[in-house]
Amino acid sequence: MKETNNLFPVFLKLEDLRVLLIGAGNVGVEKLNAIVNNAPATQVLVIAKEINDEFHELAALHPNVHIRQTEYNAEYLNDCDIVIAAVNDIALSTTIRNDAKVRGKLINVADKPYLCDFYLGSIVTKGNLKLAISTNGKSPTMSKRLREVFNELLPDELDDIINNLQVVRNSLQGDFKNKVDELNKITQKLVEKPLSEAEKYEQYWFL
Ligand SMILES: C[C@@]1(CC(=O)O)c2cc3[nH]c(cc4nc(cc5[nH]c(cc(n2)[C@H]1CCC(=O)O)[C@@](C)(CC(=O)O)[C@@H]5CCC(=O)O)C(CC(=O)O)=C4CCC(=O)O)c(CCC(=O)O)c3CC(=O)O
Ligand SMILES: NC(=O)C1=CN([C@@H]2O[C@H](COP(=O)(O)OP(=O)(O)OC[C@H]3O[C@@H](n4cnc5c(N)ncnc54)[C@H](O)[C@@H]3O)[C@@H](O)[C@H]2O)C=CC1
Repeated sequence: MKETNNLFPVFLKLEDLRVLLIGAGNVGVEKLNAIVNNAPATQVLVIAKEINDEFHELAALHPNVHIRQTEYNAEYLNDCDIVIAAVNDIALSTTIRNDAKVRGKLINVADKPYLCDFYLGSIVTKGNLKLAISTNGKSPTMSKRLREVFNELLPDELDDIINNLQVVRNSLQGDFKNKVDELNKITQKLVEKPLSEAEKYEQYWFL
């Protein structure tokens, strides 16, 4: 039987939450990059015994990222909403996971899917548009490749279309059903065949 992906996708307002990142090595850099590329104003507290140079450089660009060079202690979990562990010690990762669960915090543990409450995805961004890709943990490399494919495929102008559609959306009168009908009508071309991709988007450049 075909497997299904039962992960539930959400888009978090991370900038309104507090993240605790434990570990500031290579994987720590990747996780911090994922945070600041998507939600640069997020409050991040970093706990690590050692901080690598790349991590220092990235953190220095983001005043909301605070580093404490110290040993992990469960107390740090009390003042955060979400936890990301990126330490090079499986026993410590398991301890952090358990400490987080006792406190009701959601946690991602780098390299240990079975200790994670959530996974990070590969992200395609075109202004307001954001696609998140998951392979159910099967192949992060495939996620990365698909990100590259969609990044090429989707035109940058999509953001202009979305902004124009918002103007139309805000100007529409009538009840909910009329609005939905009208918005469906003016976006119909996007799903019509056999228009080429270019033709589909062309319809919306100047909406
Ligand atoms: C389950 C998950 C949990 C999580 O980390 O959140 C997870 C787990 C693991 N990753 C591993 C390895 C690699 N991870 C990457 C890259 C990314 N990994 C990301 C997410 C996820 N990785 C979650 C599932 C996502 C999904 O469902 O697809 C991305 C999408 C997002 C991000 O991390 O920000 C980011 C791409 C960002 C981008 O470029 O778009 C590469 C490729 C590279 O770096 O080039 C490699 C090496 C090649 C390979 O193994 O494929 C290993 C084995 C470690 C080992 O072998 O020692 C494990 C552990 C395991 O599988 O057991
Ligand atoms: N480097 C990579 O690209 C990959 C790494 N991994 C795995 O991911 C994990 C992390 O890897 P890296 O980031 O490369 O390791 P790293 O050695 O570069 O960084 C580990 C970080 O954890 C911190 N740390 C360890 N014990 C601590 C403690 N008690 N209190 C506070 N901080 C503590 C260290 O100070 C350091 O900042 C490892 O398990 C590794 O095997 C998996 C795939 C790829």
